[in-house]
Parts: sequence; structure tokens; C-alpha cells
Amino acid sequence: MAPLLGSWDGDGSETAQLSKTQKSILYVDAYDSFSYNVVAMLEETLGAKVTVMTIDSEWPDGNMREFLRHYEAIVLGPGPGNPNLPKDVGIMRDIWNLQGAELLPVLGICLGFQSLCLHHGVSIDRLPYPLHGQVRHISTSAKDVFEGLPSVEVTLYHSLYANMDSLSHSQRLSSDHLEFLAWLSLENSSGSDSEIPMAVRHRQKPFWGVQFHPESCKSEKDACKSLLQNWWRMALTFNKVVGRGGYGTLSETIISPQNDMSAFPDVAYEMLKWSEATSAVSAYRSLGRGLTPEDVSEVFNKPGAPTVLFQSNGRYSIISIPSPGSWRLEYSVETQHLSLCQLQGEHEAVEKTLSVTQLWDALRYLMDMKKVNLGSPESPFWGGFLGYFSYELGLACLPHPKGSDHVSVSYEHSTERSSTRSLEDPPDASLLWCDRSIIIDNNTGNLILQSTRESDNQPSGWLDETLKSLEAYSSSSRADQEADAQFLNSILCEGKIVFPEEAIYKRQIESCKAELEAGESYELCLTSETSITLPTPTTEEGRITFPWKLYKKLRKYNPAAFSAFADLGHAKVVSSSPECFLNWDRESTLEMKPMKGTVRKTPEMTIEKAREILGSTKEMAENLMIADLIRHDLYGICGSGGVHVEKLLEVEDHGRVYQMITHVKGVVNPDHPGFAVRHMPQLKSSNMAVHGLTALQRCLPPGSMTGAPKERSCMHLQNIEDRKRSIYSGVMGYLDLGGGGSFSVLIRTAFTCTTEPQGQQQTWRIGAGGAVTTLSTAEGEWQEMLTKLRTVCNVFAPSEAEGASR
Ligand SMILES: C=C(O[C@@H]1C=C(C(=O)O)C=C[C@H]1O)C(=O)O
Ligand SMILES: NC(=O)CC[C@H](N)C(=O)O
Repeated sequence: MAPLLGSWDGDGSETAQLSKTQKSILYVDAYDSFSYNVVAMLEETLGAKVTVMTIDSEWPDGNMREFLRHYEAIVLGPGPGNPNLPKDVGIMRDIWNLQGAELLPVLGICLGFQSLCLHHGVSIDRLPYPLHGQVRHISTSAKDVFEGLPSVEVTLYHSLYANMDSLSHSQRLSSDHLEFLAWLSLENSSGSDSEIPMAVRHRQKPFWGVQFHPESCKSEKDACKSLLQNWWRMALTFNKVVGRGGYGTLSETIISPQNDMSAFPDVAYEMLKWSEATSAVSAYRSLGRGLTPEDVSEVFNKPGAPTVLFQSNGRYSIISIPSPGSWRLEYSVETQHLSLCQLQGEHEAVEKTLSVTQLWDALRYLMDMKKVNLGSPESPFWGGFLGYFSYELGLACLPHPKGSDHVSVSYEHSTERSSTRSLEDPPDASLLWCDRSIIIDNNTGNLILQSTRESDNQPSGWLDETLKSLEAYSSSSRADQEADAQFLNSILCEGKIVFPEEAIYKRQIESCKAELEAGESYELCLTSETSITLPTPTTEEGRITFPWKLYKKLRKYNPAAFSAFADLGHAKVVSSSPECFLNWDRESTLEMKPMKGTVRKTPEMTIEKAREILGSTKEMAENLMIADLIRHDLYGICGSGGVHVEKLLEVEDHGRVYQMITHVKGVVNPDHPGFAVRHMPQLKSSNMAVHGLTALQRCLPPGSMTGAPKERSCMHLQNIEDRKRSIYSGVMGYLDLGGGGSFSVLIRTAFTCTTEPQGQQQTWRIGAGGAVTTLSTAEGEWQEMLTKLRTVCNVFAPSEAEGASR
């Protein structure tokens, strides 16, 4: 039998030796959205090399004992679900059966802690109320792993707990196996306090566990580092005392049944051929005239022609300009159908069936092969793709744990939502290849006209000629604007709006809360859909200009940081999104800025008052959970040491609402990729376009629109919402051939799709929702959803009656 824990306290010399030989830790991942934060903390704090193995993996060669000899210790991570269910903990359970010389040090975190307690006779029950994203002081025994740490502030993400009352009196007195090391004082409904175990160690075996999340960005950093170092010192001392170690490390760094390797798609070569006029230089001309992006788009984009405008309140707006080299790509997740079509000249078309993984491979290949090396230093986009990816495309990119109810993309017919069921869904990816474009610097008013087509840069070529026509341009008159308003009104006054049913939405909130209480999720971003059916304008001109005129109205009503317009085949999108999903520059930096926490702006509501409201436990917890999820997403790409929180839980003014945001940055290191991308091809590239695309593929759908943990939350949301979100909750932006990219989250957005443009009616869809946590109230969430809905829905009211809709 192993010696008692007390004798392994060591003198710290093992930690000092760490730098000489890198030790290995096996991390067991339960598909949590915080896993890579834990892994980064282990690597950054202990200097250890971590291998990640998912709970649904098989032990290599079917021999756990042999495999574990290569590791100094195991960390069992947090995760959704309940340790009483074998599928939620998978291979974690095998660890508790190790005996004698097979034993090795283990640290369980949250779900891992619960699994340890459960195996040793403590029942795992539901808390009176879940504690997701809550930051609390815990008291400790100030010994063992808590040496020198009598009280620590930590983040909690659990709804289940180790119930000490489940132990019989004699079990507790002798407590033959477990010793509890830390507690949380929890007030129950009767007003009295009870003590909930927060940390444990086994008395004979080298097993420890903590119920809290030391890796969270709101847990006390130095204290949690000391805790880990204490554990590691004791773990290494154990190994030394029992003579473990010296087996060398294994080469694998990730073990999982997930395997999304597929054949390289031939269609990538076709795409390359279609882009042959795109050279490696983006030539440009500058014009110092203050034209609006709307004006410029109107000059170049004929009504109804494929157009994307990415209009920002920040620095730059990007406008697509048609050219002989323009082509479009559309992809459907459900049918795996890819179609490409040229927009001018031969009008060639290509149809192919390919998997989502192959789609990303083709995009990466094309962006890499068509790298542009030179262009206007000021311009964030030198040419490439403009367009969107849907929420369902994001779902198809998620890992699906073995044996789980898959997050699928087909839906049963629902009687409750039958009003919107028959609507056509737009493609899941729709991208426009642009070799000509215009950038407007919103700070200086300067305009950059650019093209990657060599012939456009000849004297008197397209660039020179177009510059001349822009110099002579005069913007639309007031009379035109009034005519537009009248035209819109004539259509909008006949609109029929179908709002989400309050009772159904409130029932769905309760269903979300039931999942949160069961430990299935920490936060669920519930959403609903409102549809507006309008008559199709009777004239051809009216029909094709309607979406653009609607966009201009929305842009005025709700000028947003990521306003955007897309007219891409049958799909039309008018967006006033305030939320950045993912940006990357041409060198090495990725950034994400998730939003959570929304307050409606009224004359009485100042930013100070909004800060007070958004400073509540509920709102902070909502944002913190997503902040930690986004850190994990970025660590998955950038690897340990590469991720930093720039801003945490800050309140910003976003036009019609105040929003709380967090800003996380990551730096890509091709020699040390994160675990989410480690086995992927092409990642040794120094081209940031390749890394940006991979980050998109791995980080969709946006965590702020799902909740945490992402996979499990998406699965429950699909069951609860029972509809396709489609473009809503997807992302829109640009893929720059220079290497950069930027995508917004498609919220505060209306879209429509019809393959029968001559039909009598057009239906626009607007999604809206909000994060449900255990602190949510049904009425509060319903009102918050309406606040977000109004920012777009009011644009569908005829102008005089603005604000009349709910
Ligand atoms: C769900 C929406 O927005 C999301 C939810 C937010 C929240 O819960 O406060 C804030 C911004 C978005 O991430 C929406 O606008 O429909
Ligand atoms: N963060 C976790 O590991 C949570 C564990 C478990 N699902 C609970 O809710 O209690």
C-alpha cells in the first residue's frame, strides 16, 4: 500500500528540477468549454507537457496500465452532465480502479472531483440552486494543497455537489477514504447556512479533487497557481517515494475518437482556376472625398446584383465591386452540396458534394495559393471573400462525443412553430469572390479603390477610369431619400408580424433552467424567431431595390459597429450587429470580443446606471462564463502562453442598448499550435489567412450565442428551440487575401430567402434571444429578448409609426 499522504509533502526540490526534464500530465477532457484553460494553466504553471484524451476514447492498445506509466499524473477535467451517468465521465471511472503499484497522482476538477467523491461513497446530488459563473470565497484547512491558503476566491460552475449528508455517521467519523480540505458556506432557503465540500484528498491514495475552477479568469490567480504547485510537488514526491517514472513520454498529444480527416477536395483546384486573374498585388488609388459607403455601393452595384457591404462605425467599411473575375460560392450543410457560379463572362457553374471539413480545406487551400503580398498599408482587405456562415454550419463543425445525441441539422416538423416552418432556408455558407473592392476610412473619409487584376492597374485602366468617375459623383438627393421612404412605407404598411409566443418562450426558459439544474449546462443562449411577411413590390425595380432600401433605413435607425448588407442570390441580409466574433491581423494575432449583458437605452438610462445593473451577480456571471469559453476557444488555436484577456466585463454604449463586453486576444504560433488544431494539415504555414480560417472552423458557432459548455448546450438548445436559426447566430465578414479577416456575430439582423422572387409575398426573419442562467426570470428574459428584437423589428414599421411595434 502507498504511504500516507502526509509523508509526501516534499521540500520543493522536485519543482525546482522541473526545468531540467519536462514531465508529462494526462488531461482527461469531458468536452467542456473550459478544458484548454485548465491545460494552459498546467503547462504555464508547472512547465509540464500535457496530453489530452477525451472521455470517450479507448485506452491505447486497450492497456490503460501500460499507457499510464508514461505520465507523472492525471488531471480529470470539468464537464457537463452527471458523474452518476457512465457516458458523462467515460474513462474517468477506470482511474479509480487502479491499485498498488499502478497508482499515480490524480487531480479532479469539478466533474472530476465529483467522480472521485462518488466512487468513494459520497452521493452526488443537486444543489438547492446552481452556482454557475459565481465568484465566491471558500475557506480551507490551510494544509496539504492549501498550504498557506486559508481562504481563496474562486469561480464556481456547478449544479451538483458532494453530499456529505449521504455518508452515515460512522462513515463520516472514520471517513475511511476521504478527507475534505475546503468548504463553501451556502445559504439555503430556510436562511441557515450549510457547508458544501470544495476540495478533497484520499487518505491512502494520491487522489485530490477540487469542486471549483482554478483556471477561470476570475479565480484568484496567484492562490490557484500555488494550489497547483502544491499538488504537483506532492504528486512528484509520491512518484519518487514509490519509485514511479522514468518511462519517457509518448509522442501523442491528443487522443480522441474524433477524426475529421478526409480526402482533399478536387473542387479546390477548380476554385483556383476561377481565380487566376487575381494577382499577388492589390493595386490601389486613393481619393480624399467624403463619400458614404452607401453612396459608393450604389454607384457600383446594380440593384439585385450580388453585393456585400461590411459597414463599420469603427475604422473601415468594405464594399464589393463586381468584376469579370467575380464568382460566388454556396454550401448547404444538410445536403453537403457546394455550388460555384461565375457572375460574368461564361457564367460557368460547378456543383459538387463535399463534407464541411472538405469545404474548409478547399477555402484554406485557395486563400493560401492566392496570397496577396502587397496592397494599401491602410486597407484591411486587399481582395478575397466577403459573405457569411450560418449557425448550422457552425454546429456541423463541433466535435460530436461518441454515443451522444448528435447535434444534427435536420428538424422535426413542430406544430408549435408551424407558422415559420415552411420558410426557405438560405445556404449555410455564401461567399462572394472579390478582386475589386473599395475601402472607406471612416475616420478620415478617405476612399481606397483597389484591384488585384493586373490589367486594372494599367494607365487608363479600370482603377484610373473609376477614380475619375468617383471624383465626379454627386450623392443622392433629399428628394430621392423621401421617395425611398414612401416606397418602403407602401410595402411595410401591409406587413404581418408573427411574434414568438410569450407562453412558449417562457416555457422554453423553464426547460433551459431544468437543464442548468441538472448539470447539463452552465448557461444557455435561448433564441426565438419573429417573422414579417410583406407583399412583394409589384415592379421589377421595386422588387430588387427593396432589401437595399430596407438596409439603409436600418443603418439610420440602428447604426451599429458591424452594420452589413448582403444580396447573395436568393438570400438577402440586413444586419446591425454590435458584436465582433473574430478578427485576425496579417501577422499573428486573433481577437474575440463576446458580448453578454444587455440593457435597453431610454432617456433615463445612463451608462452609469447600466454599469450598476450589469454589475449584478447575474449579469457578471453570464459574461464571465462566455469569457472563459472564449479563452478556451482561443487556447485551442494558440496553445498555452498565447492567450490574454485585454478587457473583462466592461460596459459599452451600442446605440439603442448598453452591452457588457470582454476582449480576449491570442497569438498564433505555427510551431506550437493549440490542441483543437494540432492534428490538422497546413498549419505550419506562416500565412495568417490559413490560421484565421482554422480559427473560424474551430470556434463556430459563436460561444455568446450558444452558452457553455458549447457542444452540450447546442444539443439542448436544438431540442428546446426546435428550429433552424440559419443566418441568425451565424457570422458575417471578410477573408482577406493579404492574410487578415474579420467576422461579426449575426444578431440584430433580418434576412430573407426565396427561390421564387416573382411570388406575391416575401418573408423576413429576425432572431432574438438572450442567455438563460439559473438567476434568470422568465419575465426578465422575455423583456430582454424584446429589447433586442426592437432594434431591428421597428424598422419594419412604416416610418410615421416607428416604435409602434412592441
Ligand atoms: C441573442 C442575442 O444577443 C446575444 C446575447 C446577449 C445577452 O444575452 O445579453 C448579448 C449579445 C449577444 O451575444 C440577440 O441579440 O438576439
Ligand atoms: N463544471 C463542472 O464540471 C460541472 C460538473 C457538473 N456537471 C455540475 O454541474 O455540477
